[in-house]
Amino acid sequence: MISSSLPREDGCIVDHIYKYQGFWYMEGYLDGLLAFQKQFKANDTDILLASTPKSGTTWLIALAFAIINRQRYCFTTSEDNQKHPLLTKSPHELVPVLEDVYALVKDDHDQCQGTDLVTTASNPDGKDHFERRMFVTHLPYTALPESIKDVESSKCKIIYVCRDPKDNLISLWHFINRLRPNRNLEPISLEVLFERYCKGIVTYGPIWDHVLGYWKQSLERPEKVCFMKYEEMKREPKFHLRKLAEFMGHPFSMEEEKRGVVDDIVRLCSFDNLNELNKQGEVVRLLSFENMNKTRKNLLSINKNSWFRRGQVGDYANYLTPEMIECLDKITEEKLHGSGLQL
Ligand SMILES: Nc1ncnc2c1ncn2[C@@H]1O[C@H](COP(=O)(O)OS(=O)(=O)O)[C@@H](OP(=O)(O)O)[C@H]1O
Repeated sequence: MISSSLPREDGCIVDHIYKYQGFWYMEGYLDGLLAFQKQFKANDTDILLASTPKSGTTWLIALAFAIINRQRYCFTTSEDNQKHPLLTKSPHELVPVLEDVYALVKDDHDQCQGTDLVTTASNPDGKDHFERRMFVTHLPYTALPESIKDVESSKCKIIYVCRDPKDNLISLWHFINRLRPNRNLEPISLEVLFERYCKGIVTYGPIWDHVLGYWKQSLERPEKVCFMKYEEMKREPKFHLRKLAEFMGHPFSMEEEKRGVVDDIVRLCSFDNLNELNKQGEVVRLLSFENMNKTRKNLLSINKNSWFRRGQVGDYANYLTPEMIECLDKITEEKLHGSGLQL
């Protein structure tokens, strides 16, 4: 385990998080990260959906899944079409998180195991579920394997979504407090999380560095990295759906436009619809291992409805004091200064 030599802080929903190469990670994912960096072989057709937690990941997964699989599934339940997986499954059950997958690799030299796990994870029910391999990650750009980043060897595409840090913090705070009771922990106060967030000490933080990593790549290689903002997606969902489809190489045809496919996908993936569809059920996630040979897992059950709360822009105003708002805006301004990016 590499964690023993790294800076360590309280993890909010895990015992500890560790700072590695500038970012904070949950323990269970650290060894997985090394295996992932060494072993992952990207295919040219792969799509990687990237974000910091609580920035619109769930929405992005649903939209991207609906785009690439739209010939295969219809959007409403009808007898002559296969039922759309989003009508019965959480978006998080349809697209694997790469850190989750690689955390299960027992030995970071065991190439076969990593490859097998990725193949299984991208085809969950063994029925050739996906049109293309698609993965989710919260890893910062710098931590991605060369096989994904290298333009010469891989044409795989990355779609990144980010969000106003103020709403991101509030969303994170609610999410953490929904999960803490599952681990017999008291709720964490907004004041405490605010302090940590500003210092960058949250899982995958500092979020500004995370966002900037992908932003710079999207400027340098727009054909490889598509940079999206939650707020802009909320404002113009159809425009951004078309942009996504175009970027992924699956643009909507005139005929599809006429048939209202764009509207159908926006509706299927809307907050209200997914929120209604995901009222019940759980998804189990790995938190860490209890022993060195990774046979005893420390798991966390996440209610599917934990990924849906309000889905609005500006909800932070209901929670943050004017001083907190000013402080966060100042950090954001300083961090992003000169980058051309505004959040
Ligand atoms: N379909 C759709 N449309 C718009 N907004 C949505 C959607 N699905 C989830 N959400 C809102 O996104 C927030 C959760 O962020 P993530 O999906 O990134 O969470 S996670 O990282 O996957 O755990 C969380 O935001 P808040 O409501 O502000 O907490 C969710 O409500």
